[in-house]
Amino acid sequence: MDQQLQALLTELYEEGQRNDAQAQERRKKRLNLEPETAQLLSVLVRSGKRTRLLEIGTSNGYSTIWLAWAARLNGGTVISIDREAEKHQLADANLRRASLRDVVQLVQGDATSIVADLAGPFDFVFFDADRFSAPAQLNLLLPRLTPDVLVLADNVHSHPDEIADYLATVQNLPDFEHMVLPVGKGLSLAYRHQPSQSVCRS
Ligand SMILES: C[S@@+](CC[C@H](N)C(=O)[O-])C[C@H]1O[C@@H](n2cnc3c(N)ncnc32)[C@H](O)[C@@H]1O
Repeated sequence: MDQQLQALLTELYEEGQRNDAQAQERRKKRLNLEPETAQLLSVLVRSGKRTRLLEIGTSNGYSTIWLAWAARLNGGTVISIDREAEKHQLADANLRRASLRDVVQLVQGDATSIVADLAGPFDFVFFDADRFSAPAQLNLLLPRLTPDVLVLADNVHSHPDEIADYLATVQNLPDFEHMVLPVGKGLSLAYRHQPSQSVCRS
C-alpha cells in the first residue's frame, strides 16, 4: 500500500475516533474497525485471491477502502451496504479520495432487503452492521456464495449477546469450519472449501 493511501486511512480512523468520542447519537458514530482487523481482512482477500466481496456496514468507508484496495489487486470488486444516507455520502467522498471509487458499488438502504435482491455470487462476505439482522442476511445469501467462501463478522467479544444468534447460525452451517479470532473486537471467521469435483480418468 502506498504512503498516500496509508496516510488517508490513518486520517479517517483518527477522525472517526474523535467523531465517536463526541457524537451523541449512535447512528452518527463512525464505529470503524480497528486497523489490525481491517488489515487482516485485506490480507485474507489478497492471499485468497478473493474477487467478489460483499460488506454489510459501510459507515464512512474506512473498512471499505481496505477491502477495495485488496480487491483491486485481485481484479475484483466490492458491494458495500449502509442504511444511512449521510454515511453513504461520506463513503462516496472517501473512496474518491482513495481513487478506489470505481471498484466499489455503494448501496444505500436496509441490508436485509438489499441482500435479498443481490445476484452474487460472493466469495467474501463481511458482516459489520446490525448483528440482530445478520442471521437472516446470511440465510438469504447462502445460495449466492461461491463453493470456496469466507464469511466474517466483527464484534464477537464486544457484543456477545447481540451476535449470539449469528454465531449459532454460522456454527450450524454444513461444510463450514468456524473460529473466532482474538483480533480487535473479536472476529468470527467461517470458511467453506468445496473443491470442484475431480475428473475420474480410466
Ligand atoms: C460498525 S459500523 C460499520 C463500520 C465500517 N465497517 C468500518 O469499519 O468503517 C455499522 C454500520 O452499519 C450500518 N447499519 C446498521 N444496521 C444496518 C442495516 N440493517 N442495514 C444497513 N446498514 C446498517 C450503520 O449505519 C453503520 O454505519
